[in-house]
Amino acid sequence: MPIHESLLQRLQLCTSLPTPPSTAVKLIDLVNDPNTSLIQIADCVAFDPALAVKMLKVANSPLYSTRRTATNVRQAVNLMGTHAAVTVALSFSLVRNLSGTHKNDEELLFWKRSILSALACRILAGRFGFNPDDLLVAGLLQNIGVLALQTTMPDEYPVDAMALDDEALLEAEKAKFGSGHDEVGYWLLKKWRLPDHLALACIASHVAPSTGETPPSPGGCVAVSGYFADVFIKEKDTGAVQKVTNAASRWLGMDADSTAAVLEKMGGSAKEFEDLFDVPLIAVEQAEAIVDQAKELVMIASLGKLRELEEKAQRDALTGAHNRQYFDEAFNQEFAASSRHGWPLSVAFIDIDHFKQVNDTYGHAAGDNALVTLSRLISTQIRNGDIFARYGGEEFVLLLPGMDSDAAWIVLSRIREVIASFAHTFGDATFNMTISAGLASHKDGTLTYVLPEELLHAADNALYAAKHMGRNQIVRATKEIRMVKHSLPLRGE
Ligand SMILES: Nc1nc2c(ncn2[C@@H]2O[C@H](COP(=O)(O)OP(=O)(O)OP(=O)(O)O)[C@@H](O)[C@H]2O)c(=O)[nH]1
Repeated sequence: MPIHESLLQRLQLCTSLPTPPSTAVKLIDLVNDPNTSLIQIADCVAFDPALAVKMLKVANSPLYSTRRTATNVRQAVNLMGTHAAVTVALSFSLVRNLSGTHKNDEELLFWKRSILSALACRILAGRFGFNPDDLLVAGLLQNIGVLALQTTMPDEYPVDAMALDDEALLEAEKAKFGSGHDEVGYWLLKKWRLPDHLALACIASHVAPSTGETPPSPGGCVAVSGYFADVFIKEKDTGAVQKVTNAASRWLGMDADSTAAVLEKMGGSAKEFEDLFDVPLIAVEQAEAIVDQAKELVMIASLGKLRELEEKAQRDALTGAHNRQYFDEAFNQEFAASSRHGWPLSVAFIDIDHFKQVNDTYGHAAGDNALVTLSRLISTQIRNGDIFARYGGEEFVLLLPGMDSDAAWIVLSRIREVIASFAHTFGDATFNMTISAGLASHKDGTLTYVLPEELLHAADNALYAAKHMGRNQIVRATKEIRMVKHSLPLRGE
C-alpha cells in the first residue's frame, strides 16, 4: 500500500517525526533477531535505569503473575521469557520517550488512548489465545500514523481528530492527504524496522471485516481495542459503550456480556497500567460508572435477544411471514373482538396457481425463491395491523381486522395484480405466477358467523370456487359457498 507521493515527500522531509529512542532501536534489533538471548535483553535493559525499574515492576505485577519475585533485571527478564521481555521493554521505551515531552493536552490524550488500547488488546489477546505482548505493542502503536501526520502537518490536520471515529478520520485524511494514518503508521514503523507482525497492526486493524462470520484475529482485537479505549476517553460520548459493543460483535463475534466483562477488567487493571506507563488514565469513579453502564447494556441486549427470539418463534423460517400457530391465535382473538364489538373482520386464503408446475419446471429451489418473493410482495401491500401468515405449503392467509368485504376486496385485487405482473427470475429462468384468493368477512352487514372456524371454512370454500372458476381471481364467500363441503377435486387437479 504505497503512500501518496507528495505526502511521502513531506513525511521524509519532516525533521520532527516521532523517532524511537536509542534503547528502543537496540530492542528492535533484538526483536528482529530470532536468536536473541535473555542475556542480551537484560544487558540492553540494564543500560537504561528507568527502563530497568519498570521491567522489574512489570515482572512482579499480576500481569506476569508467578510465585517467584524478581529482584534484579536478569531475573525479571528470565521470569517473563525472551519474547515478552523484549516486546514489553520496547513498549515502555517507546511510550516513555515519545510521550515524555508531553507538548500539549492533545498528545497526552493520544498516549492515554494508546495505553488504554494496549490494555484492551492484552485482555482480548488472553480471551482469544493470541500473544498478549505482541498485541500490547500493536495496540500501543496502531495509531502512531496520527501522531506522524499531526507532527508533519499541524495546521492542516483535522483539529478534532480524537473526536472522530476511526473510519471518519481515515476518510478525512485520505481526502486531504491522499493516504490515511493506517498507511502512514505502517510506513513509519517499517522505517523503524519493526517486524511486520507488529507493524501490520496499523493496517489490519483499520480494515473492517466484510462479514460477521470472520473468525477473531489479532488485527480485529487491535481494531476493537480503540473502541474500548474510547469508552474511558470520550466520557461525554454516551454512545461509546454501544459503539464498542457493536464493534466487538462485528470484528470479534463477542456478545454484550463478554464486552462488559472486558470493560470491567480494564477498569480493574487501569491503575496498574497507569503506574507502569506513568500516564494518568482513569479515575476510580469513572471506571465504576463505565462498568455500571456496560452492565445496563447487557441487560438491554438480553431483553432485545428475548424479543428477537419471540419474534422468530412467530415466523415461518422460509418466507418470514407469520406462522400458522401465530395466525391461529391472532385469528381467534380478532374473531372474538369482532363478534363482541361488531367490528368488521375479513380473512382471505391466498393460494399460488399451478405451483407444482413451477417446482417441476424450474426446480424446488426456484419454487422456494418464488415463495419468498411472493411473501415480500404481499407484505408491501398491507398495513401494520394486518396479519399475513403462511398457512402451509404454497397456501397463505391474510387477516384484515376492521376491514369489511369491499375494502378487503380492494386490497386483494391489488395483491393479485402485483403478483401477476411480477417477473420472477431464478438462474436463467424467468416466469410469472398468479394467485387465487377466497375472501370471507364477518360483521360487515352481510354474512355473520358464530364460530371462527366457520369464517375460515367459508374463506377456504371461496378459494376452492376461485380455483374452479379458472384461477387468477378472487371470490367472495356467499351464502351458497359458505356452507359447501370440500367435495370437488379442484386444487392441484
Ligand atoms: N418449492 C416449494 N414447493 C412447495 C413448498 N410447499 C409446498 N410446495 C409445493 O406446492 C405444490 C402444490 O401443489 P398442488 O397442491 O398440486 O397445487 P398447485 O400446483 O399449486 O395447483 P393449484 O393450487 O390447483 O393451482 C406441490 O408441488 C408442493 O410440493 C415449499 O415450501 N417449497
